[in-house]
Amino acid sequence: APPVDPTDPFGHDVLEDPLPLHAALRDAGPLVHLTEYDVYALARYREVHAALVDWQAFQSGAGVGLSNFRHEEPWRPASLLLENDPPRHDAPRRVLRAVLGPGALRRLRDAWFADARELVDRVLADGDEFDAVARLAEAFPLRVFPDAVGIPREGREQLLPLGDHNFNAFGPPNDLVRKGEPRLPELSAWVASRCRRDTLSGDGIGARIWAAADRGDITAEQAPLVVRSLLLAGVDTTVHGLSATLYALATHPDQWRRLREQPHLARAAFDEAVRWESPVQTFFRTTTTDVRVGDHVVPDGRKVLLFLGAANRDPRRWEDPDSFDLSRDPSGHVGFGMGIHQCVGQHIARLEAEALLTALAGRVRSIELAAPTVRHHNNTLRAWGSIPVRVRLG
Ligand code: HEM
Ligand SMILES: CC(C)Cc1ccc(C(=O)O)cc1
Repeated sequence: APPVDPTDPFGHDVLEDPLPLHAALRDAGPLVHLTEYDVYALARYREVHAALVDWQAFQSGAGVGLSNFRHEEPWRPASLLLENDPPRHDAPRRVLRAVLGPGALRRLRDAWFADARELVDRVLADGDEFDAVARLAEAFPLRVFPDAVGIPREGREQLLPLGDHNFNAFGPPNDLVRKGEPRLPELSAWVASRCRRDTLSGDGIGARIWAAADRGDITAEQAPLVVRSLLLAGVDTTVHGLSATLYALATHPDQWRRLREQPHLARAAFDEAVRWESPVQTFFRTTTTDVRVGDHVVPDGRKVLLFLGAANRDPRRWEDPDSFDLSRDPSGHVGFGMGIHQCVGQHIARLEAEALLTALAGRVRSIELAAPTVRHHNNTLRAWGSIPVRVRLG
């Protein structure tokens, strides 16, 4: 039998600092049995990558959380992309790839760069010390992304608690999930109302999803669920991806200087931060047959927890994995997943990061922590509560 580890990967001590568990799981072997939830764990880059690209043996259709849809009803209607396998996964994926593709990026680029400059100017006008999470990492995505999707301004801040609960719900029914339950009926009704055709502005990404339904690329019943995917997946992820990037740059002054000298490194800085911090830490797959991993076999129908964060710092794959280094080539990291479910919004996320970092690098000579940082615990996300920074202009 494979080595076992009794740690609760969703316990607060691990959510505060997952690195010791990641190292222990990588060192224990290619496959580990987590006895706390009777699931299997993959933590090395080779095995995580192999499972992500082998969608037939490691399916998403039974859910990507601890709950196994073969035995339990999903707590909300299953996602057509995230929680489906081919062939049902294919048409919704084709539609999202199209509406989030090069045309969208070209249409949004100038407006997002201008919005980022305007936001940075406003934040810097208020003083040289501020919380980079609230004022930049949260404020920027909440301003530009819902506009791009085409949802109304009022109430859009609900997207943060909605996403936070959705990401908690991939984990076990622990205190973090219970914390989000009181507001769930209200938030679920709210997000459903944002996905309706008559709520969405006529020129946004949401409207283009409905237009795809008019063409028969997806059905009219599927359209609101595809819009919901954007709203659930597209906010908290970028908030904490940007937070991770700002934290990395504020704690590595040499890397900040390098970015200032070479602003074209903004995208590389974001991808290196996504590798280094892995805002999306874990999610599950379900085996569809007996699957051999190393010297052991995972039986059919079992949940396998993929530790993206551990794989992204696996010394078997990365040189000096714990260092944040803009001269590294981070391509191949699994922070956006890999294979047929690889993040369909990653280019949108990169554009947000490029816009914000370019605006910041244009005005800020140095950035450093002004006070201790505060983490925000979530069952799936490596998330931030606050990152107090002090900047010097120039
Ligand atoms: C730093 C930001 C982001 C990170 C770290 C991230 C991470 C991921 C990961 C790891 C997956 C794979 C899930 C799996 O294999 O089961 C994924 C899928 C997905 N992401 Fe992202 N994401 C980010 C931003 C976005 C944005 C901005 C959008 C929308 C515009 C988005 C929409 C999606 C969707 C719809 C899927 C499901 C794709 C499928 O199953 O075919 N994500 N993301
Ligand atoms: C990292 C992923 C789990 C993010 C995510 C969340 C939700 C959806 C959806 O389609 O609802 C898709 C992707």
